[in-house]
Formats: sequence, structure tokens, C-alpha cells
Amino acid sequence: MGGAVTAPAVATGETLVLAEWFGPTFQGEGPSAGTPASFVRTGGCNLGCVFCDTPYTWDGRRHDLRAELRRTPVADVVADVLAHDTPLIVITGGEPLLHQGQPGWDRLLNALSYHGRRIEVETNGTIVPSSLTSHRVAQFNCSPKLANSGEPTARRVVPAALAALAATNKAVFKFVAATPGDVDEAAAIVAAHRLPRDRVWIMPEGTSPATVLEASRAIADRVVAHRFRLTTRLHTLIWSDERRR
Ligand SMILES: Nc1nc2[nH]cc(C(=O)O)c2c(=O)[nH]1
Ligand code: SF4
Ligand SMILES: [Mg+2]
Repeated sequence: MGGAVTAPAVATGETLVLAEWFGPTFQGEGPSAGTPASFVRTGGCNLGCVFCDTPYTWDGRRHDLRAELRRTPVADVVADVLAHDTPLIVITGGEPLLHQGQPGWDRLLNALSYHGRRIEVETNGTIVPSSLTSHRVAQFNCSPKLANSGEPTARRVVPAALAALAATNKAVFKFVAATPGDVDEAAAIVAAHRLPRDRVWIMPEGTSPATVLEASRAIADRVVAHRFRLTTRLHTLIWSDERRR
């Protein structure tokens, strides 16, 4: 037990390093696309994909992370997103599961579910979810990265994490693809890790309406051929790469 010098948990614990939180908007990607949603975007990522659309959450070479990221009281974030009055809160990043184990993470999930919000977590599928995370999260939108990310296989495909996510029965698997070959590569990962095929979504790469449409046209036939599901990026079609949309 701590002695008299131990600070009470509330003084130090219930914060998270965040890039931004925003809403109301729509969930733009995956099975819940079109659902009114608010977003909490955490700081930091354990990967560095070449196509990343949020490098300001992790890339200190291109961005001033001391300006972009802030240690934020979770109570402030919860009050703001509840006021947006959306049924869905999407926690994204960066890689949000890096924040597991911090008191602020548990507090965020507990508070949002106490208030009846559906919680989705966008994750790159390389980190095992904790039992509290698995309990509170309604859906993991798990996006294993392909070779087109520029990351080596051993960093981007972590079998134990994929297995743990699949075992929650709350994961959908969303692969970012620009070419038919990317879709085949996704299919190989699905087969190798026995991911549930009826929960696989392919999403076009792109940060503008033109590039999202171009990628969609390039991959559509191959997505059908594999009998996978296709999602678009609604927010990108509408708002391009505007932040906080
Ligand atoms: N509208 C909207 N939907 C999203 N779905 C996943 C997002 C993300 O950045 O992870 C995202 C985002 O940034 N905006
Ligand atoms: S895993 Fe996601 S947030 Fe991290 S670098 Fe890749 S695309 Fe960006
Ligand atoms: Mg985004």
C-alpha cells in the first residue's frame, strides 16, 4: 500500500494523450458507416504506414507533436462528446489500444458505456485487447496493414493479437486496398489467420473523393470475386481530408 506521499489517483490518473475529439459527424468507414458519431483521437502509433491519413498523431519528423498532442482530462472529453448527443463514439488514433492500462482509458470506456453510448475502436490489429476493453467495446474495427503500408510483415501482422481480436466475436476486419493485388493479399491474411470471412471489409485507399473512387473502381471486381464486403470512406467523399470530420 502507498504511504502518505502517494497522490490520490484522481490527481494524476484520469487523463489520456489525445490529438483531438470532435463531432457530431458520421462514422465514415466500415459496417456502421452513416451512423451519427463522435470521435476521440488518441496520440501515438506503433506503426508508421506510408499512406497514413493522421500522421500528426505520431510522426514527429513531419509534425510538432508537442503542439498536436495534449494530455487531456478524460472528464472534459466525456462531457463534450456526450453533449454531441450521438449514439456512437469512435475511439481512433493513431493506435488507441496503446493507451490500455492507463486509468484514463478505463475511465473513458466506463463513462461512455455508463451513458449508453456504443463504443467502436479503430485498431491496427497488433495489440491484444484487455478484458475491460473487450467488455466495454461493442465493435473493434480492426485494420491489419498490407505490404502497401511500407511496414515489415513482422511488425504489421501479429498473430496473437489477430487471434485475440477474433476471439472477442466483436471484431470486423477492414483492409485498406488500392489494387486487386492488395485484395488478394488481404485474402491470404484472412486464410492464414482463419479470420471470419463474413466479417471482412475491403476499403479503398484515398484521402480525396477522386482517389477513393479510383481505388474503389480498381478493387471492386476482386472484392466481389472473394465475396468480401466493400466499404467506402463517406467522410472522405464528402469532406476530403479535412480534419475533425
Ligand atoms: N467521419 C469519420 N469516420 C471515420 N472512421 C474512422 C476514422 C478514423 O480516422 O479512424 C474516421 C474519421 O476520421 N472520420
Ligand atoms: S496504423 Fe493507422 S494510425 Fe498507425 S500509421 Fe498506420 S494508418 Fe496511421
Ligand atoms: Mg480518418
